Amino acid sequence: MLDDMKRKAAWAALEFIPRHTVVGVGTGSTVNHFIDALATIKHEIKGAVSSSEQSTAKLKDLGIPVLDLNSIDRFSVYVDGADEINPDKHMIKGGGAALTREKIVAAVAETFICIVDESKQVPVLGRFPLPVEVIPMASSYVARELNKIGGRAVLRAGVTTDNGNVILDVHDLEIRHPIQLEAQINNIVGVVTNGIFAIRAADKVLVGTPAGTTILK
Ligand SMILES: O=C[C@H](O)[C@H](O)[C@H](O)COP(=O)(O)O
Repeated sequence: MLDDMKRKAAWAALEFIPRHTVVGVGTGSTVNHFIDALATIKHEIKGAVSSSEQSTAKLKDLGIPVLDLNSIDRFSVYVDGADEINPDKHMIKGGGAALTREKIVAAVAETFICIVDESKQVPVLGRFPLPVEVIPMASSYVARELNKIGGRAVLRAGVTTDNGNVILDVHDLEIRHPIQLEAQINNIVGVVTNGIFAIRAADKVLVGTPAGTTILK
């Protein structure tokens, strides 16, 4: 059921992909459906910029050229999932440990289209533990600093990011001021980035439901 809602949201995104341009591609199970959809118009796009090794592998398997982000000044649309999204289109991301590259690729896009199933919609962010990517030698220090701001940081066992770093998942946060908290956590020395996407929120949200897809602009 959830997977069906993810698929609906992902395929609905095709309508918003301008032809003959580069497409930004996120990471995760919802995005995997989007990549399947994108493959059906692969001859009508210039290629993709990818936010993870996982998405890169799937894009290439389906014959979609993957371009180096450094070779592109700007592109129009980035499509990605989320672990949680609030009514202001602020998100928590990074459940799949891809948050840093996702934030980088999103920064270069003109428009961020978020594709989610309806279970991801929340009034206040924080029920999903907040992922924070950290330089390995700083993980204990950063965990202590995160605990000071009211969270409970837990090292994600056995996970190394595509950038060679570790993930701390911060439990028990009630994120009432996402923009401020995103900046505050990014200021802790040793943090590469955190999974709050609020300074740069989504522009459009496609929500898969049992009845179809709802568009939030
Ligand atoms: O690191 C992973 C990404 O932020 C994903 O976009 C997020 O975890 C949502 O993934 P899924 O579509 O599998 O629920």
